[in-house]
Amino acid sequence: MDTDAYESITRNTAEVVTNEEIHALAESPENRRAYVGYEPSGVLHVGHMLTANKLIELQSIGFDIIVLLADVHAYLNGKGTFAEIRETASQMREQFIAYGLDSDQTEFILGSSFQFDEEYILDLHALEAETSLARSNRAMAAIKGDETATVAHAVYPLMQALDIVYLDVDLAIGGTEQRKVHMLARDTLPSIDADAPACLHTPLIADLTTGIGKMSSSSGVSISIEDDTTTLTKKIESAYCPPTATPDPSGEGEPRYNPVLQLFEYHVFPRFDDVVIERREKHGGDLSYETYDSLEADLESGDLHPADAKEALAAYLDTLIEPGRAKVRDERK
Ligand SMILES: N[C@@H](Cc1ccc(O)cc1)C(=O)O
Repeated sequence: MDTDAYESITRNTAEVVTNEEIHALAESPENRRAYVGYEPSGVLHVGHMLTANKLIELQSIGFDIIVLLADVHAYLNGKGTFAEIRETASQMREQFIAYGLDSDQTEFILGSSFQFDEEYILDLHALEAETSLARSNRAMAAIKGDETATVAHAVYPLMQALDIVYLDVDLAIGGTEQRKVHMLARDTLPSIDADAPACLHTPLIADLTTGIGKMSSSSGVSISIEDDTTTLTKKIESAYCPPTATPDPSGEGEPRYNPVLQLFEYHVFPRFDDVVIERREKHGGDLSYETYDSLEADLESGDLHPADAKEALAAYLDTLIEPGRAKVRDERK
């Protein structure tokens, strides 16, 4: 077995389904197809970047990568008029490439380019007939936000399941909030004689200022590819960063995580071999880390001060988003 490939696939994941299926993919990763679907939102934010890091990693071990720009899904989820969404979708391709996806090895597909085909619609109706509203609603709960569930929300996860078949995907990737849709896909696709995909879920990053709940552009401070250096630095400076990675029970049942450490673990270390924290000589001079664990250990022991960690984090994130930021700037000219 190729343990390196298995390591690459599973690193920084919250969950894989199933482990046996991932082992099988790791045996021969060449030309396997992995995908993530995104509701186009105009500019990439930290949530897009987290799954994109995984796509970049899988690309480097031979996977074919498909990025679905899910315009119809965004429409069903109330994100604007269809015309607006489609316009936004086309801007995101350039940002993903600037972020690090290989333009020759990534297929960008607009959902509407195949989701109106007769065959797709008929399969969709077959899935609708197989699925209870309750199950569909449960699958959507973590995706749709607080809105009242509509019929469109009930159709959404079934289309997401069907995309996996029509894009001929071996591995479906998404944040943890996608897991119930993927489980629905695994249970329901056999009813139309389609194979269920293996799944991989990336962890959620905690809210930047409180460490509670998830970082989200709609309900708190998020990091986006548009942030200029000053904005980004200010956001990171005001982040919650206790000297520990261990979740602290907040008292209301929701644990508090350290989002600064999470950003190092899931965004910085996967993209840089060495992470250097610059410090003045009188503060002990530069620190250099090859692994996330060693950085975490230094923060916990007090050898690394949260303020120094934050300053370095802001600089690394700035480097990661700069190429995409330049694209956004060009588009607006
Ligand atoms: N559900 C995804 C978007 C998506 C849509 C269709 C898919 O096939 C895959 C993913 C999100 O929450 O953003």
